[in-house]
Amino acid sequence: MLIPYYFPIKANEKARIAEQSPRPFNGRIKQLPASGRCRVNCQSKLCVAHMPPEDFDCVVIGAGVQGCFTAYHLAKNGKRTLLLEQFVLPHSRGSSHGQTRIIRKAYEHDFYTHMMAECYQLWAQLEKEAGVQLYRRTGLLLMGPEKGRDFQLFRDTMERNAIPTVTLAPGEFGRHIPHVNRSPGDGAIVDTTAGVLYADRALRAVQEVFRRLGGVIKDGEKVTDVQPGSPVAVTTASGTYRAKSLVITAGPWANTLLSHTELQLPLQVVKINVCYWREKTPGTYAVRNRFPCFLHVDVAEHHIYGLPSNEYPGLVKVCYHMGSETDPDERDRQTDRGDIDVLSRYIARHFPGLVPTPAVVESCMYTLTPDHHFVLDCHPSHRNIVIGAGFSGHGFKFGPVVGKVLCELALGRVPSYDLSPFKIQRFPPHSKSAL
Ligand SMILES: Cc1cc2nc3c(=O)[nH]c(=O)nc-3n(C[C@H](O)[C@H](O)[C@H](O)COP(=O)(O)OP(=O)(O)OC[C@H]3O[C@@H](n4cnc5c(N)ncnc54)[C@H](O)[C@@H]3O)c2cc1C
Ligand SMILES: O=C(O)[C@@H]1CCCC=N1
Repeated sequence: MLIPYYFPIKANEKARIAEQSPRPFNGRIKQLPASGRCRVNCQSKLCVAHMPPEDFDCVVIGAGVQGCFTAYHLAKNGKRTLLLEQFVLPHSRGSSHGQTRIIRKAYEHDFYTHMMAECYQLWAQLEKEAGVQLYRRTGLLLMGPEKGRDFQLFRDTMERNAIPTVTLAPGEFGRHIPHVNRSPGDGAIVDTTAGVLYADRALRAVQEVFRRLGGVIKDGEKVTDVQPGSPVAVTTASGTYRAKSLVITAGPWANTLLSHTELQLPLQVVKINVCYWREKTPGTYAVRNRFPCFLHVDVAEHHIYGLPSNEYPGLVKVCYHMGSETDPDERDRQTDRGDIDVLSRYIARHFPGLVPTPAVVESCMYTLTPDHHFVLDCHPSHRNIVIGAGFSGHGFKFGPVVGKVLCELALGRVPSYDLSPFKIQRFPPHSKSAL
């Protein structure tokens, strides 16, 4: 159910959460003498169970794309940074896994398009630092009713920001984009800067560079408690870590973590069926044949988008930009396939070169805010806790800049971008009747 407000947690709820959260080192830490030697049962300096807490400038919770880039920027700023991840890396249980994502400047709002200029630079920088290709230019074909609101918003943003585009008139569409049936009345514009990001490879790259910069990644360590304060303390089954600041980039688990800080955001987690469709003739929609990524707006209740066949030879990824609500820990129990039915009908109508039954279905999750804009802000009550959440199914491409601004917030610096669209205060304040 969508929570329409952010609100402090009631006292009894807090007590319940506290009960569920093991705090293995609380109390014991205080018994440590200045020498750091353990007095509980042994005198060893290496006693792991009773080790003193480690101190960091910043702890980042969650090694998805946003947490990894935040940690990377903190390390670049010379900060002692710990990145904690609940699963053993790499994993496929959150939102950042998979082979590919779309990168584009085409957006409905200027503030996203503005951020993209630096994103492209920072992606290129990471490619150099890690010595791997992360971006492949393909262009993005935007399609949708020419007179429709969404199509016009995209078109106008691209025009205002002088994004390099090619407009395809109905008469020339088929010559440039063969094997796609255009709907009558649809406009078609190509954002020629757009392309594919190699997502899993990008996560590996940013983690590797972070480590090279002296950053510490502890995976397989789930944070079970956060104690706000200065320093802020976070607890996992292996210990308690203290830091000057904390960044929470926990994707679909954002509210679970925030419950330790008396804050809940209006986030809805949905499971996405990531569908791949077989080409009847291999290569028809291939990246090597210059088939672009595409985004079709106002063609169904939610957008439909796709990427050329590339990562799985002969298979084209086409997805519905919405899914069914899920608990992130129970993702595989969500078996709704209504989105796949929408996609099958869409494929049959618009992509005659694809078999309209998915050949591969993988799983991923979106964490949606009510307006589908991100949350990039400090915690309203604890300013040294920074939150990056609600990336609403379009956050990957922004990873390098999101990481930069979350790092700036964590260091108490003025952020490089106007973050007003991303503030927590934009959500209606809590009302008693909603609790
Ligand atoms: C199918 C699909 C297609 C998409 N396509 C695009 C696209 O084309 N272009 C684009 O720009 N974006 C796209 N996105 C969106 C993008 O992938 C997400 O916005 C982005 O990955 C979100 O990253 P994140 O770091 O916030 O979350 P996540 O990747 O989920 O990372 C959060 C991490 O926190 C960890 N964590 C949670 N709780 C704890 C805890 N208690 N202790 C320790 N660790 C914890 C989780 O295990 C996880 O690894 C797509 C998303 C999906 C699902
Ligand atoms: O962010 C993206 O580009 C993709 C495609 C459009 C919908 C969401 N994700």
